[in-house]
Amino acid sequence: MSILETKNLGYSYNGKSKVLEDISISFDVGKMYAILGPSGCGKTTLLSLLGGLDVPTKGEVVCNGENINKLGLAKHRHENVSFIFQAYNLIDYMNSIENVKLTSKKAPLPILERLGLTKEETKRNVLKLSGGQQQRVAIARALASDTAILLADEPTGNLDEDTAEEITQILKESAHELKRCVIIVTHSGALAKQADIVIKLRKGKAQIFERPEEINKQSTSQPQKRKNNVSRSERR
Ligand SMILES: Nc1ncnc2c1ncn2[C@@H]1O[C@H](COP(=O)(O)OP(=O)(O)OP(=O)(O)O)[C@@H](O)[C@H]1O
Repeated sequence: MSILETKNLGYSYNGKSKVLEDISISFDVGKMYAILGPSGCGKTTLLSLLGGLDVPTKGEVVCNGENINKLGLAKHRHENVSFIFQAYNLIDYMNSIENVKLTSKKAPLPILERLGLTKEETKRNVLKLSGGQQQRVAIARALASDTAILLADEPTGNLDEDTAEEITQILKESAHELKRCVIIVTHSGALAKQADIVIKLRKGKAQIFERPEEINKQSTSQPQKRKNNVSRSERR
């Protein structure tokens, strides 16, 4: 069973023109998804609906077989989902270690150091870190949490090429080795190339591109039959 699904999902802000129309996608654990599309096409909107930050105007979001509205959006956010926001959303009177401790009982220092922060930087108030360093703290906070779903909005947007590549590999590991469902909104072609599944949004619709060669390497089980109502399996 997919951990997360959208069923005929639609959304419009203030009842005006539709941002999303009839989107049905299944998301599995153990896979990294990249959501691509032109600016303003609804990528962040889709991520917000998946994370229970907003309610669809049509259709539903289902997590572990249950409509997240019925489950309770706050419960869904608390139990199932970690976010890496575009604006980081760090607690600005705390240092990095304290920010990571908010979501996890795991020791924060190894995770922060793995993401390239020095011991001294982890003790500094987050507002005294550079934009890229703050972004890495936000990523560490999400990685340290135990939720099965990780939603990330442009997680490599503020990083140099090498750091972006490193973060991409850490997110991929989180999907493949820790068996999380990692869903990333990105404009980065390099990140998208590393994803197992690419979802392209355009004019409110989604197109799915699978990478069967990557998926087969990770799993010896039979490939799952997709239930999406969108065009499928186009090797890039
Ligand atoms: N609160 C809001 N009220 C009204 N319209 C909104 C609101 N938030 C977003 N929109 C509009 O909805 C559309 C989709 O926005 P969204 O942020 O989901 O796009 P996006 O694909 O993530 O864009 P980008 O790549 O530029 O970040 C845009 O046209 C945007 O202007």
